Amino acid sequence: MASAKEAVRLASRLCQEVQRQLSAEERVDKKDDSPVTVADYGAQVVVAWTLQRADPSTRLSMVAEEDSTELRTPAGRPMLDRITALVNSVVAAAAPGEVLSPEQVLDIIDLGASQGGPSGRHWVLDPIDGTRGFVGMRQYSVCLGMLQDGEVVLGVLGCPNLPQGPVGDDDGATGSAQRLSGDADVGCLFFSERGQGAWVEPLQNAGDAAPAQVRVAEVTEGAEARFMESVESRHSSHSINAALARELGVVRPPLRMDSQVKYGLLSRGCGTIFMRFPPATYKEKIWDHAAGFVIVEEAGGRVTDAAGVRLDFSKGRFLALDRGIIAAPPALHEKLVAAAAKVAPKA
Ligand SMILES: Nc1ncnc2c1ncn2[C@@H]1O[C@H](COP(=O)(O)O)[C@@H](OP(=O)(O)O)[C@H]1O
Ligand SMILES: [Mg+2]
Ligand SMILES: [Mg+2]
Ligand SMILES: [Mg+2]
Repeated sequence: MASAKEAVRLASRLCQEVQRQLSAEERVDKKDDSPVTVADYGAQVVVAWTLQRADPSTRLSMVAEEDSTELRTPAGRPMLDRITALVNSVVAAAAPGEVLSPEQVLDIIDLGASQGGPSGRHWVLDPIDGTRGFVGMRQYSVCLGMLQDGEVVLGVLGCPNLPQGPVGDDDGATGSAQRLSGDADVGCLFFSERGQGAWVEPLQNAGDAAPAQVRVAEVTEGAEARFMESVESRHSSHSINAALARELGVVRPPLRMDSQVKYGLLSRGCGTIFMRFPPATYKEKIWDHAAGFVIVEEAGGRVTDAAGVRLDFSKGRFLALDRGIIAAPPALHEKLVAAAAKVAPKA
């Protein structure tokens, strides 16, 4: 756990540095039309490097989002050089004297090409979840999980722009990053090991405050619930979520946040429901959910597909899901699954 937390802390620091000085050249659009920045690659390298260094005798098996294909082309070279410089600024602080070459950076990125599966130990990494939020100066998170024989047994979520205290309806909006980042009470690190509960501490300056155990809210009625969803409606249908919320009698407006910060907020009772209904053709990836999944379960919540079946991370890089994802405290979760059967039935 110590090296996983250290890895996420270091990667989060790199991301914060980049978000502060983000420029258009540092972003490319991938084949699926989603953006990727120097910070996505850089954070992936920093996490893999930190974990491999903590356990040099075993070759790391990691299921991670990014790969080096674009960076190995001539057009990708300037971006590779920028990533290498960024990574070395973090590496120099953690291991004085050590310097990575661009070729080493490429090879470390490709440590993330594991297929995962039902046996053995595999790290699961989303170096920046919510890249659209990251470039839009909103919320994002660095998400690291670990699979042991197909079960998520550890999760760490670094949330650099998330307030440690109450979260307002506009804390996920465009520009929230400028407003929030740098404040001493902003930046959260959620972590959990299976069977050990879920915890949160400040992302930076750990040691200033002891970790606090978190629990999902004890809410049983929709009227008291606050539901969370993606900012991007192309990632998750706002209208299905609104219909389900109506069915449950939810009155508060949705809290829109990018990334797995939504799982973190659910685990600490700041939001009560998280729903995600992607387009029917979209296949969810395990790195978008692994860390948040174990944190919410260990905080007493349930995370399932729309039919109420617990998420299964043992099937490789993707999740096989019925319609979407519903996460909530048990009593509300049961009501939401019933509402989904009515409002968003299986096609
Ligand atoms: N068309 C789509 N439908 C559903 N999810 C999508 C999508 N395109 C991208 N995503 C995923 O949605 C994630 C962000 O979720 P959220 O909306 O909760 O912030 C992205 O993670 P990355 O930002 O790591 O690529 C990406 O994996
Ligand atoms: Mg992405
Ligand atoms: Mg993601
Ligand atoms: Mg990502």
